[in-house]
Amino acid sequence: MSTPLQGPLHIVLLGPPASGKGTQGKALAASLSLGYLSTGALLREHVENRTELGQRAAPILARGEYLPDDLMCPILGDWLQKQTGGWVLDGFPRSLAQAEYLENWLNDHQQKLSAALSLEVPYDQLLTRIQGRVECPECRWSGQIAQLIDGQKCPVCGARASRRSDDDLENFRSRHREFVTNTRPVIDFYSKRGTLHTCDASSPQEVVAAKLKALLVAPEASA
Ligand SMILES: Nc1ncnc2c1ncn2[C@@H]1O[C@H](COP(=O)(O)OP(=O)(O)O)[C@@H](O)[C@H]1O
Repeated sequence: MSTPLQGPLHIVLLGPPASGKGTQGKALAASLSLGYLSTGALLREHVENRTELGQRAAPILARGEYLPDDLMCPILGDWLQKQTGGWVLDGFPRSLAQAEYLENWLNDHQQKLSAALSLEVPYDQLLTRIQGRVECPECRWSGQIAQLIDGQKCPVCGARASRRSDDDLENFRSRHREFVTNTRPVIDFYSKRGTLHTCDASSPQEVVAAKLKALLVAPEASA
């Protein structure tokens, strides 16, 4: 018999660039009424609005590198502090130091991580996805060019969507290297704690969404 996870759900999504963290994270959060944070989308908004954080982040994002942990952790802490229910994090933690920060934050607030979901997609498919990926500057919807209305409008809010400036191939390769070096160890970190669930995320997005939901509702089915 399956045992549903108890209490407010606290979920982190892990995976290389273009593995579908944004798409799946938003869908999961909407279907389970959870808060949702994409650290990447948040940073891009800061860059576009030229805030102090945005000005620091811009050259780092342009090089396809990760921001320093001491910059990211307080941003996350501030966001978590404002949440009143469960949440889905897309893009945090990306390093062991960030995973430890989150673990300590949860302990300090008598909370627990429900699940770390790792999305796995073959490298060649990531490359194809990156080349067709577009993002809406208004509502931050992200998807493939083929999904745009009239070839240019966001299917959610109708604003003009475009490719992300960091989605060129060189930048993607750099982000992928960052993932291998810094985020793969985070996957092992959650594996050791028994909270990791891996998911083949190469199928169509509705199929992946159903798989992820099933993992959360019947966690032992993923073992
Ligand atoms: N937790 C984080 N730590 C460090 N840098 C981050 C973090 N989250 C986002 N970023 C920065 O934002 C960029 C874009 O993130 P994201 O939108 O999730 O894209 P993707 O997963 O497709 O690379 C990352 O490459 C990195 O530079």
